[in-house]
Amino acid sequence: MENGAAPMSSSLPPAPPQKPKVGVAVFILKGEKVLLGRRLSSVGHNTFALPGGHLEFGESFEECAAREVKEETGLEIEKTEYLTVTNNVFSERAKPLHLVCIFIRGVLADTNQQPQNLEPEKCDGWDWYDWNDLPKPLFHPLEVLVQSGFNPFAAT
Ligand SMILES: Nc1nc2c([nH]c(=O)n2[C@H]2C[C@H](O)[C@@H](COP(=O)(O)OP(=O)(O)OP(=O)(O)O)O2)c(=O)[nH]1
Ligand SMILES: [Mg+2]
Repeated sequence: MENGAAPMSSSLPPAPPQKPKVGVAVFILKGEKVLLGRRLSSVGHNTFALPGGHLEFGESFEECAAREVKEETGLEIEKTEYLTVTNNVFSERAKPLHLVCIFIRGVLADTNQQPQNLEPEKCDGWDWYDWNDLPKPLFHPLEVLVQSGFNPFAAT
């Protein structure tokens, strides 16, 4: 062949190379509790995770955190702060996935607000869980972070 490339076995165009995705996950701190919901999405199905989603073009981490929390739970948060970042490669999946997750914390703008399940196709429902008694199983990236001893209440 002219360019030395192996002949294609089908006439389909080659799949574009996969790229890492940037996620933002939010610890909403209320007393000694955090808000978690059981995921219904294919990634981490049935595991407990923080509210969050993917960073949109041009957005700050804090803006993304407030937007995703509002879209998924209806809650207004404030005092959003960057906490840490994790790098997660899910190589076992049929379609491998690489997620960079930015963890943010925030508090309720009005402590009387109650979470609503505004994306029921993605989450089974939201509830507050004591930091010392988290539900199982946690979403893998969150589990790894918790197992490392990370504490969103103590982080400075
Ligand atoms: N929501 C959430 N996402 C997390 C956590 N840990 C973690 O690595 N992520 C990653 C996985 C995803 O790549 C990304 C956002 O996750 P998501 O699956 O909730 O995304 P989404 O459908 O709500 O968002 P979008 O695509 O509509 O923007 O962040 C977590 O505890 N909660
Ligand atoms: Mg989400």
